[in-house]
Amino acid sequence: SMAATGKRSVLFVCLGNICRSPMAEAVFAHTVKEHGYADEWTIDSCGTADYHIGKQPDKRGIAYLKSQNIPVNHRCREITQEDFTKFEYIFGMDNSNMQNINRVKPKNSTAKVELFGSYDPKGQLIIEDPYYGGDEGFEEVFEQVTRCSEGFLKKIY
Ligand SMILES: N#Cc1ccccc1-c1cc(NCCCN2CCCCC2)c2ccccc2n1
Repeated sequence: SMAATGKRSVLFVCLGNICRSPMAEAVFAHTVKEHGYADEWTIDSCGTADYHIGKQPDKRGIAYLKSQNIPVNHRCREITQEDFTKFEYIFGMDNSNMQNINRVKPKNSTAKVELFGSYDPKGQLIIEDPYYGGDEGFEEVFEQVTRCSEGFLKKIY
């Protein structure tokens, strides 16, 4: 979770908030910094499940981000109904996340709730859960969230 300074805000969501969404948060934060937009953004991530509340991200994801010189600093948390009026964008990784997000979404939600993969210039819509796989799954998530971060910024700036 990043400093709450921004007039723009994005919340990345996956199942357990230890693999995909913390990687998306870290890569997006790095990307906005590279573009000089860092002070405009509030960036965070969460899960739809409560399996790992308070824990650090998966060590395979941390290791891959480190190899790419991308800082990551997050503790797992579960999505709340307040998130839907706090964040302008709420991005899920796969269709199961989207179903679970929409189950929690309150009537007064103002957030734009979308698949992050919809911003991938290569059209890879779904960012699969790497939990049961190997290191190559985390590299694939990294490549997808990097493309989606660039694609999203290109669309809104
Ligand atoms: N569920 C599923 C699933 C389905 C397909 C692919 C991956 C997963 C999968 C499974 C996980 N933990 C194992 C089951 C946890 N227990 C489930 C029953 C309640 C007590 C907890 C994950 C944990 C963290 C991040 C991603 C995870 N993803």
